[in-house]
Amino acid sequence: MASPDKQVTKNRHFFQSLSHAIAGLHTFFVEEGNFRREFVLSALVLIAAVVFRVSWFEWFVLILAILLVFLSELWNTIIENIVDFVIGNQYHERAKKIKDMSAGAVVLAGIIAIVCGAYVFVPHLLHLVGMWNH
Ligand SMILES: Nc1ncnc2c1ncn2[C@@H]1O[C@H](COP(=O)(O)OP(=O)(O)OP(=O)(O)O)[C@@H](O)[C@H]1O
Repeated sequence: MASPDKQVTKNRHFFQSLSHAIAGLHTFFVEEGNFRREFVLSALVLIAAVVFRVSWFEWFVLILAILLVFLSELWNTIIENIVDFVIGNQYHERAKKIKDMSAGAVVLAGIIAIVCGAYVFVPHLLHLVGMWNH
């Protein structure tokens, strides 16, 4: 019989599922340097949102943009792990295509987040510049 920490059967209840999901997010945070950098950058963006007293709608836009980047980074990491698990250290053109496309999805999410950040912060910055000029 498998020991409790080497479970291969289905989760028995919601809190068991949740604890495994949280363990997965913890592994993602600890092992994925890109995610930690994005996390710090997101914290800075949220501090800027507090400083500029952005509206509820602007908070909504920023939080969705940040979650989109986190989610795409998580999927990218999952895909990289699956590829590495299946083919190990061998070089394979298909593995390269899969990993490069997956990384491309993170770049697209990042561009969306930059557009959202500009939508929120550019008017506030212009307002600030306008105040200085008077
Ligand atoms: N098995 C492989 N076969 C062919 N190319 C590979 C293979 N593994 C990695 N690569 C190439 O190396 C790149 C980096 O792969 P790696 O798995 O190290 O991702 P990473 O450095 O964690 O990337 P990211 O910055 O997107 O998280 C891939 O985008 C791909 O071009």
